[in-house]
Amino acid sequence: MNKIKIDDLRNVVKEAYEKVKGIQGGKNADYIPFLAKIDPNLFGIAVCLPTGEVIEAGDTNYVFGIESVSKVFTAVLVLKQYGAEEILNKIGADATGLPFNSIMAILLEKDHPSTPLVNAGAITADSMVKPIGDSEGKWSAIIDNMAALSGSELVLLDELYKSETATNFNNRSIAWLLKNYNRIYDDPDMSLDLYTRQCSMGVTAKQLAIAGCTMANDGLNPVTQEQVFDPELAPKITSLVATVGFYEHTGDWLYTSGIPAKSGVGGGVIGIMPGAFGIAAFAPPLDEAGNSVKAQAAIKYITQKLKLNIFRNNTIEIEM
Ligand SMILES: NC(=O)CC[C@H](N)C(=O)O
Repeated sequence: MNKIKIDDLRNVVKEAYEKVKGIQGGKNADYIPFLAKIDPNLFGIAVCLPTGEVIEAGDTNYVFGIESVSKVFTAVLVLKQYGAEEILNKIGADATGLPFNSIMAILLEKDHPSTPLVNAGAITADSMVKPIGDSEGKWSAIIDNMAALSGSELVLLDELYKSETATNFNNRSIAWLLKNYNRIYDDPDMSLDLYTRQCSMGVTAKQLAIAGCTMANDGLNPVTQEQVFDPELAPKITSLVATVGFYEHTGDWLYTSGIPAKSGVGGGVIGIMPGAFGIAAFAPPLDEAGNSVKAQAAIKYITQKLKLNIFRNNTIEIEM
């Protein structure tokens, strides 16, 4: 068993921040014009424990675009609304091994959209959100679920929403290709708009760490004490994240970091260490697969230094 002292964890978070903050490399996403303008030097790390304590370093209260990290949130929502089996049948739980916005992946797997954590599966997930046919009702369900997981409301970044809506031509093709394969369960344009809007929500690293901890903590939000989802769903969520969280780099990521995590092109990453903690890091410059360079380095530093690895221990105790 790998027992970790809380003080060691606090120190390693500080250390990770100091070591990683000077790392150069990567580039802000620019296919969404709004994201290209964000200060590339912003950087924060937050770790939330099942006790509700949040360990923070750097810009953990800066509000940035959640982007693809939102896919994990909506996956939780549809898992709650439909159950694990129906999500497997209607969307799937497979890695694509291809970029997040791949059209090829849809052509190759036309029997289902692979996973709710790539663009295609996320648009399908939004099409499934109940109440069907009611855009505003669906939107309320999506943002209420985000708030429940993170313990506080997220805000829509209107400029990001407009910027993404004006440039999301690839995603428009995905929505209609899914329709062609009968893999969209509501109006395609409405589903795409909900997807674009959820990606444009503003979130802080602190909120993401709390949401990660809710997922690591069998659905019990450590801050609000709300049971957000059935504990039976927790391993389903973590397995989806482990399988495809870093797209075509997911295997390398899991092999080197030992923690299931999901990235977004806004620069955020959420990590789930079941039973132990939720972690988030944020820094805008991305590698070529769209994953934050510094967020990856920071999370890896912490897991490697503390020898935390989902595949090594079945029990991780945090000593207080
Ligand atoms: N990987 C991401 O964060 C991509 C999200 C972005 N909204 C897109 O659809 O392209």
